[in-house]
Amino acid sequence: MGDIYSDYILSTEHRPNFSTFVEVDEIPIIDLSETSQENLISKIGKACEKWGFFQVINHGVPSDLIIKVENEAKKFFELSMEEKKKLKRDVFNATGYHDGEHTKKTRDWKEVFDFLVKDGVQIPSSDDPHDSGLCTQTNHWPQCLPHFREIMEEYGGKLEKLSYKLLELIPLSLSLALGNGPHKDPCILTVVAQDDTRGLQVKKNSVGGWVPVKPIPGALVVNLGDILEVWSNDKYDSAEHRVVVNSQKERFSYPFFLFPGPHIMVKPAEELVSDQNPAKYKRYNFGKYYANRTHADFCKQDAEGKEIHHFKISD
Ligand SMILES: O=C(O)CCC(=O)C(=O)O
Ligand SMILES: [Fe+2]
Repeated sequence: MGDIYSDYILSTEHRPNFSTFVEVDEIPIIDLSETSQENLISKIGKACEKWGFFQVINHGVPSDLIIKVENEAKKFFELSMEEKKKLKRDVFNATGYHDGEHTKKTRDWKEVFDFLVKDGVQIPSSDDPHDSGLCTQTNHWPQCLPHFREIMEEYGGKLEKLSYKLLELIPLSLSLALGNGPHKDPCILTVVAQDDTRGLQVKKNSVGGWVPVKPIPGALVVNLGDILEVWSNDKYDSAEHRVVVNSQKERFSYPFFLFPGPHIMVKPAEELVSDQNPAKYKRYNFGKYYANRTHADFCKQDAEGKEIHHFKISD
């Protein structure tokens, strides 16, 4: 391997320290085919409270579909840079190909292809509250891979269905009726299919460091995002996680992010707020927040995007 470009180099505080990896095998595995709804909800509630991360098995996403996704993804990332750059994301359209993503102002060592399950979503063009401009997010598909779009759309549809199922179960666990660098996800929840290359880790201070989320054949990884942290009024945590680069082997993963619509105001669920347990976050508009994050993510270097702790109400 040649020299590493300087923008990939993490500050010392964010560099993986291999002596702090914790080999505990505790990240819960939840069987979604469990017949007792009560047991299932209780297991999900415990996993959310303790970890903000769990893996699901018997989740209903066909394994042959995941294999097809892997094959198409490999073909896509092996395309020439010229071909991939035809689908390059820009500052107004966050879908498509990207190889310069930054987390915490440092360039991630990864290539990304993003698409939206609902094509053509309009989001605010900036985070300025007086700017009512909208920009439309349109998917771009590689023309030279004839099955890519169909397979990715099928995968997105299945993951959307699964994430809605999880979104029924997680609020029930809160007793609510349904009413790459270290980071937290800004969405509601994330569901990830990962290959067998280790690298994904979740931060767990109580056990002293970063815990590997070990690949389990057929399982999908679920992690709570910032919005569930706010909705649950801090009962659940949007767990910090990262992906460590493997020096021997490239790693593929297929995350699905469940986002609310851009008009949604995010705030703690009223049923969880009382005089004894006041709201821990101010309400924020998701579209404006997302516009700020996308801009910061794209332009980066100096700008640090908004994070939910900026909406925290101090005790
Ligand atoms: O690659 C993974 O397993 C997770 C990636 C991730 O954390 C993200 O894209 O937000
Ligand atoms: Fe993430």
